[in-house]
Amino acid sequence: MPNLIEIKNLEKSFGKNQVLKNINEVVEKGQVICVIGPSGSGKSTFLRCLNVLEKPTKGQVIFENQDLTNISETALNKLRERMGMVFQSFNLFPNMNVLNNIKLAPLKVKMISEIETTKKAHELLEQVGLADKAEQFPANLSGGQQQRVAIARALAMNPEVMLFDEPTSALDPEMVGEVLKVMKDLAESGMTMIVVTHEMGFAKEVANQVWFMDEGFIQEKGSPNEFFVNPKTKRAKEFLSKVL
Ligand SMILES: Nc1ncnc2c1ncn2[C@@H]1O[C@H](COP(=O)(O)OP(=O)(O)OP(=O)(O)O)[C@@H](O)[C@H]1O
Repeated sequence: MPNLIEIKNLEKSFGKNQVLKNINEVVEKGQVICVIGPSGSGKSTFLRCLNVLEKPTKGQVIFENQDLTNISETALNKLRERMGMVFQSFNLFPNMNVLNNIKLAPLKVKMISEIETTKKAHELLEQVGLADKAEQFPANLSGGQQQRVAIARALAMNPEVMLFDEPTSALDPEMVGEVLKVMKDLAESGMTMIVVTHEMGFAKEVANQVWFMDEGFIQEKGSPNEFFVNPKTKRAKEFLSKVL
């Protein structure tokens, strides 16, 4: 499979706190990568460096043959449209109904006509199981439903890759499953996904690679079978003994 993202010598510091330390990795098209690891190990910072929401202190992120750390703001924004992102908090616009939340970004960049945008938004709502909620406002939806709208909104830009930053961490337990189901379906449809998660069940079942991050490095990576059944490093073993 072709490389979609190349991460070269990536480092990130906040003041004296070096959070990411010389990360070199490749994301191939169609991969579903779950990034797991202890709290504070740098997982979210790593994900945010991939679309340069956090500017790396050093190194390169190559996406579509361009180094995102070294291009104009306009070029970066254009490429960011190709990287959908879903956060822990859903960040929907409260004063817009669900349909308009989904249509907003594609209409802004004039990607396709209003009619086509509306059609696509309805299709996406169908895909995330919310076909009947188009006219609702976010406040009338549950957290799980809002997060599914946020996923549909990210998909509306036809991204090449989807980045998920702990998408179920802010949800009540009974709503986690419905969001993970939508993500699983998306993975099965062939979408390239990088998912920072504490949901080990999801990582086991859906990921084709698990990246174990600890102290700012990807310390270990492998298929879920390799990693969960036979972790190699002491730190991974310790981590798994606490979370499984
Ligand atoms: N904007 C920031 N300014 C300063 N320090 C930050 C900032 N963002 C993250 N950090 C620090 O970077 C380190 C890694 O944080 P990060 O959120 O990436 O970890 P994480 O592995 O995602 O943790 P968790 O699983 O708890 O979400 C922490 O020490 C955190 O305090």
